[in-house]
Order: sequence, then structure tokens, then C-alpha cells
Amino acid sequence: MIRAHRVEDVRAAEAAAMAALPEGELMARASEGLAEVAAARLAERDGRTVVALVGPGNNGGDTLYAAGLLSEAGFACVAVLVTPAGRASVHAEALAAAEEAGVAVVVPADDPAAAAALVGEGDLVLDGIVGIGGRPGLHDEAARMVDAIDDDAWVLAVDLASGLDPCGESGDDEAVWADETVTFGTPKPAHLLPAGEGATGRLTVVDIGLDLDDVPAAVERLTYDDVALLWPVPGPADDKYSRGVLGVVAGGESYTGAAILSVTAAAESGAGMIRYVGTPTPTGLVRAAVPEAVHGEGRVQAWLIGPGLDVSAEGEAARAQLDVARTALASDEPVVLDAGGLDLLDPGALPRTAPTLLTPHAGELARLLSRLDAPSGARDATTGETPSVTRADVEGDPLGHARRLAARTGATVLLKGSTTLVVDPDLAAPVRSQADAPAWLATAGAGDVLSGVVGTLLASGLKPLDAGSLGALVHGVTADRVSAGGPLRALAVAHGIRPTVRDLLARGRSAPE
Ligand SMILES: NC(=O)C1=CN([C@@H]2O[C@H](COP(=O)(O)OP(=O)(O)OC[C@H]3O[C@@H](n4cnc5c(N)ncnc54)[C@H](O)[C@@H]3O)[C@@H](O)[C@H]2O)[C@@H](O)CC1
Ligand SMILES: [K+]
Repeated sequence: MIRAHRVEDVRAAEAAAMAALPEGELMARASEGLAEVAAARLAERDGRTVVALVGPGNNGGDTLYAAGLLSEAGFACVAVLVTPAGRASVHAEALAAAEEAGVAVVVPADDPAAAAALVGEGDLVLDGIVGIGGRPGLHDEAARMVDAIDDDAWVLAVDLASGLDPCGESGDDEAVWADETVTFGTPKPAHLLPAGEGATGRLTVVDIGLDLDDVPAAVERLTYDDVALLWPVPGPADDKYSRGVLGVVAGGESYTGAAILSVTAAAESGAGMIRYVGTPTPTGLVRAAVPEAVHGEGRVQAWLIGPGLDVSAEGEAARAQLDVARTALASDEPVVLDAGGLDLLDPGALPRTAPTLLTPHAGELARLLSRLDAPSGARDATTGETPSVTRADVEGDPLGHARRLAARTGATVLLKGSTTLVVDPDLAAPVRSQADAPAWLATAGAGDVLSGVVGTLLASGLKPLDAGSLGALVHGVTADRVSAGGPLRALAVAHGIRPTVRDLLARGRSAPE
């Protein structure tokens, strides 16, 4: 598992480490690790020139020391001091060491055009403007120098792409867009959250000896190795019931495909048994596509309610199906609530007593929050619906809105997107953030497949935070394999789950292809 820690916890660990080490040792470790990565990237790219953008704090200090090491290694290095007071406001010892090692020092205020031209010559650019002490955004001079970076240069952010909010709460509009970030001790939340990970690029962690093992993370990301730790593997004493029976209320006369996709995915994920509850057309299709499923109500360990479900559907069969969904929601059984099923959430019946996982995309989350804010249905006389939260609001602050929904419902919220966030209703718990899927997975039916995987995991007894994040990981990795760089279809992802889980479980013997 990759764990990102809060800035205040990093600073406390840094203080503890510094107290136990000779002065300057921590920064030496950081800059040596940074220089090593930079030298490797230069070698890979046959690069010779290094531009270090240097800000006023210790982040600039790390960068100056690293530039000195790279200069000693034979690279042509220029340090551009993007600080209001030039030389006077950068880390003095680091500046002296860099100059001693042959780094040329430039102050853009003296000649901005000449400085920009030099920046444009860097094969590799070290972004050492600000790190975890930074506020979001770049000041004008820093932005001008960042704009001058050549498109082909390898941009290596030092600890954090400058301009990001280190906590990853607010956006990255004015940040350095790095190809790679070399961070120290532990990832920071911005590296793993949607607001920062685009600007972070590849993430490389340099061990500088901080002890954060027992410090709770702010953000966690499951990796391939976590599958073997978390995936429910049956033992000799298990039977189909003990492994977990998943009830699926999905599909209807309008949306038949969602039922097949979610039930197929559940079967591929190894559900002990699937009980499907649908209307006649999807029932016939599920019988044909997934002969393993049984039909009708019965004892389950968890319910998946909602893929392709139309809560406004008329007719006896639809009403009977919706009755099962409502009874399940009112029960004390674990529930995954997806897509149309989210419309069944009754604000008067929250929180549910049993584990509950909501799996909206941004538009569904906006609609649900708006409805919960105004349960009677806020309407404007001229414009009709007036949602209090829009899809754009959620896309602008996905984490904040996922937290809001988790707090409002007492449920775990899995917010789908290119990065999938899973937020526990205990907001102090780490957020899970998974970014495993190729963009090809943005295709109709992909969410139905995910719901079948997480439903199966919930039925097997995993808690919603684990079921959601493990499901998102496996769904994303499967999509990556199925895509192999090209288009994919949701049904192929569903069929790819079995071999993907098999290979992930076998890791250690053989990595997934
Ligand atoms: N915490 C750790 O474990 C370690 C930290 N180190 C380095 O130290 C860094 C943190 O150093 P500092 O606390 O000195 O902070 P930074 O170097 O991140 O930046 C702080 C300085 O930048 C200014 N500043 C903040 N936001 C700005 C903005 N948007 N525009 C312009 N100026 C801005 C501040 O006023 C302050 O002077 C880390 O990111 C890392 O690079 C390493 O040296 C070693 C270990
Ligand atoms: K930086």
C-alpha cells in the first residue's frame, strides 16, 4: 500500500529525525537521492544541461545541493533564483555549495529575457520553487520561468510540483506540470489526489529515514501486492454460502444490459452465489448469459442495488423488483447502492445500520447531494429543477463532495472518475485513491462491471472501504490488460476479471502481464 502523510506529520517526523542526526544530514540525504534520480533521467535521455528553479525555502536548498552534485558529475548546471530578493533569500549554505561545485547562478530580475532563454535550454529542469511549505499558485516571476521550460525537457519536481496545494484539497491550475516528482520520506496527499496527481507525474520516493510507520496516513492507495492480502480466498471448510451470497437488483425493461454486466462481473469475481432479482426481459438474458445465477429473493450476505434500475418504472414486475430493493435497503444487510438505486436512498432512514457503499459518478453524486439537501425537491418556478450541487461542482472538488456525501449519509462513498476515491464515513480514516485504469475505461457499462466486483467483495465480508478500493484496483488493472493500449468494451472487462485476480493472487510467483 502506498501511504501519503499529512504535512504536519511529515514535519514532526522530520524534526524527530533531525534531532537524532548530525546537522544537515536530512537535506544531504534528500539532495543525494534527488541528484541520483536526475542523473539517471539525464542518462536515459542523453541530456547534458540542468536548470534548477530555486525558491526561498528548504525546497530550494535541496535543489541547490542536488544541482551541485550534478555539476560535479559533469552536467552543465544553471540555478535560476526565482525569489523576490534574489540571492539574499535563498538557502545560503546550499547556494555557496552549488557555486563552489560550478553551478552558474542567475537572478531573473536582472535580465528576465536572458533568464528565460537559459531556462529553455535545460534538458532537465529541477522544480525547487516551493515544496510542502508552498501555498497554491505561482507568483508571476516563477510562472514566467516555468513557461520558458522547453516542451521536451524532463521536468523533475522536488518533493512537490510547485503551485500545488500540498494537502491536495484545491486544484492545480497554476502549478508546475511535472513529468516526475521525487519526494522525500513519504508521499504527500497532493501526489495521490485528483487535485494534484496530474501535475505530479511519475512519483519516486527517496528514503531519508523518516519514521512514519505508526502514523496514520491521510491518503492510501492499494497496489498489486495488496490483492493477495485482501482478496477473499476460500478455504477447505468453505461452501457457496459461507463464501458470500450476493443479491443483485439490477436492470429493467429499459436498461437490460446493466443486469448482465453486473451479474457477469460478480460471477467472474468469484461470488459464492448470486441471487438475481429483475423484470422479465433482463431475467431471461441473465439466465442465458450467467447460468450460475439463481433467480428470486433469498438469504444473502450483501445486496447490490441499482445498475440499470429505473425507480420510476411502472408495471407489476417493476414494482415487485423495486419492493425487493426497498426491503433490502430497510434491512440490516450490507448494501452497495449504484446508479438508479441511489434514487431510492431515503434521507429519513439514514444512516443505515449495516455497512453501506454508495458508488456514484460525479453527476449522480451531485444529484444525490442536491436531493438530500432539499428532500422535498427544490424547484424554481421558471427554470424547473434547481440543484444545489452541480456535476461541475463535484468535478471541481471531488474529495470535498465525496466527504460531504459520506458525512450526510453515514455511508462509505466511492466516487468514480479517472481517479476513484473511496471515503469512509469516519472522515478521520484515510481516503483511498485508486488510479489504475486507462482512459479507455470511460465507456458505457464500466460502472456496472465495477458494481458487480465490489458487491461480491462486500458479500464476502470485506468492509466497504476495502471492498470499494480493492474492487476499483482490480477493475482498473483488468481494464488495462484488456485494453492493452486499444479500445475495450465493458463485457470484455467483466470477462477479464477472473484471470486478472488469478494473476494478482499469484504475484510473487509471477507478476500480471
Ligand atoms: N520535511 C522533510 O522531511 C524534509 C524537507 N525537506 C525540504 O524542505 C521543504 C520544505 O521546506 P520549507 O518549509 O522551507 O518550505 P518550502 O521550501 O516548500 O517553501 C517555503 C517558502 O516559500 C514561500 N512560499 C510559499 N508559497 C509560495 C508561493 N506560492 N509563491 C512564492 N513563495 C511561496 C514561503 O513564504 C517560504 O519562504 C520540503 O518540501 C523538502 O523539499 C528536505 O530538505 C529534507 C526533509
Ligand atoms: K517543488
